[in-house]
Amino acid sequence: MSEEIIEVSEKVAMESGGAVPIIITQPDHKFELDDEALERLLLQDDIKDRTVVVVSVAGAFRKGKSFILDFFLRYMNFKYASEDVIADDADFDWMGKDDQPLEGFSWRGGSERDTTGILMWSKIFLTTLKSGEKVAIILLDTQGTFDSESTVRDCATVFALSTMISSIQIYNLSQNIQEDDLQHLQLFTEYGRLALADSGKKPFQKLQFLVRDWSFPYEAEYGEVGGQKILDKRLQISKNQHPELQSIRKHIRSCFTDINCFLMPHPGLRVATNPHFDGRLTEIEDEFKNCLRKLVPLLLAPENLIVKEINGHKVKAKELLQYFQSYILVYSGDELPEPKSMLVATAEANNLSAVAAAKETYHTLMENVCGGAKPYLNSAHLETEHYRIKATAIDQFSKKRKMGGEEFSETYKIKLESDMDDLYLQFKLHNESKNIFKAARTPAVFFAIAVTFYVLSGIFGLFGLYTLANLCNLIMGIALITLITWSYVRYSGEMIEFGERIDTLATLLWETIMKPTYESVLQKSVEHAVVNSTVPTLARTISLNGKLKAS
Ligand SMILES: Nc1nc2c(ncn2[C@@H]2O[C@H](COP(=O)(O)OP(=O)(O)OP(=O)(O)O)[C@@H](O)[C@H]2O)c(=O)[nH]1
Ligand SMILES: [Mg+2]
Repeated sequence: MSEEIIEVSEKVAMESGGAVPIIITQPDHKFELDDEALERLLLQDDIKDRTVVVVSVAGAFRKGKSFILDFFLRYMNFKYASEDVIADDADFDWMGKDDQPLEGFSWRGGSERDTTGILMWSKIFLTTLKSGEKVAIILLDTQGTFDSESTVRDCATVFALSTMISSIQIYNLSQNIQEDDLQHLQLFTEYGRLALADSGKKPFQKLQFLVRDWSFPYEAEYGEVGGQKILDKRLQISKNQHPELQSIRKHIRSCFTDINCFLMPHPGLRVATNPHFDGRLTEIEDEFKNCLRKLVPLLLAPENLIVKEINGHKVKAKELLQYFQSYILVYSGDELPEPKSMLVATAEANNLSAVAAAKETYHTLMENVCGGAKPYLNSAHLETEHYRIKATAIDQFSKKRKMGGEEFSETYKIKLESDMDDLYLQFKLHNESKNIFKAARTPAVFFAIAVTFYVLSGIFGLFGLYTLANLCNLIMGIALITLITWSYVRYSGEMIEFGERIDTLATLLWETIMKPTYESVLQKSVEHAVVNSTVPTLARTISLNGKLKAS
């Protein structure tokens, strides 16, 4: 399609309304923001300077999110057709004609996911609140969580983004509020909170639990009051509760300024199971429609609208664009930790704790062999001990029960081995430092230089070569000053870098000049001694042989 055609069709969609993908899921599980589409929507002249009310619906896939949003749209089109607010008594008509198919955000029956990414309704509704504040109302539909094509990270990103952007987040659930629903909410909101700068305030505004197909009206009646009853029970924190359960509830309460719940009845079997159902009101149970008439104004009537605030600052449409851009940047970078499935996260924790325990064993056993108070150990002996103790630690790691299986723990085993090798290097260095001969190398080198050049200066002086004698004296002086400086650094603990340089220089002098000289002198004297001791013996052997032959 040419760009011109796209623009014309988008213009038409903007007037009558259409779903515009603003966050798009890529096949490689990355999310892309459609800046241009978002700019076209949010930077319209009569919208960009208005504060925004953002309503989003999120939750598991295939649970009627888009379907209910389309009823929200009917209400919006009716109530906010013009800026003048319609009187409340006329509200009863907003649901439309009985045989009118339900249109708007794409919805359908079946078991496969429908909505992907995040969609914004192109028609942004305008109204003026009682306070005189001019607002723009935005509706968002989101990709359902836990479909078989999305990773935990994908689900968390969509949920977190929609929670961060919206002022009213509707958490759409099926049948009940279960503990795993709360756990997922905790995970996703934490993922959202991580991406925000900590302001010390509650980061998000209204959370509306929406329980679909509630089947126990005899326990808690449909609607807001029953919802509140169930919500109070589910989010109750009591003294005897397990700390884990308490922490989930505290977390959720700490994230939202306002939390409500609404119980919806089942819409009838035709809605749930008929593949040809097109959303017409005649096929929906009356109970469901009655509840819809209560739910929708509860969220979207002018007096119930909540203006989006971030850090206590009311957000304008043009600013919302910037927030989208900066949030998507955070989620597409690698700053944030990766949310994992429960099994992977537990397996990781198991393996990490097994690595830590094995490392601790290695450390303790090595300390017993060559720790601080132990004397210097021969390098070869230390290495043997390292291999023995390393094998013990790896054996301990392998025997520990861990979730995730052999293959999963292999990477942790490799990490453990490399960590132990690093620790060994430290133990080795520490052991070396206990070798008093190596520790005394620097003073010995400079002392030897000073003595040698002292003797040389005496000899040159004896032969009247005063220039050379003075040069030798100078070198002796420098060696002595270096020796004194080194002693000062070692004693005072100051100028450590300078001390290290002197050590390096001493090692260099020892390795390149003194050691080779010493070794060659040693070799020559040994050769000399061998020759001296073998020549008389050889002569004696030859003469003895001669005598034997003669006889
Ligand atoms: N049982 C039941 N089914 C519903 C309800 N509301 C809508 N449905 C049906 O659920 C099916 C899915 O509706 P959608 O609105 O497409 O669901 P969704 O949550 O948007 O699904 P995804 O976009 O795939 O995440 C449709 O066949 C609807 O007729 C409800 O309250 N209860
Ligand atoms: Mg949908």
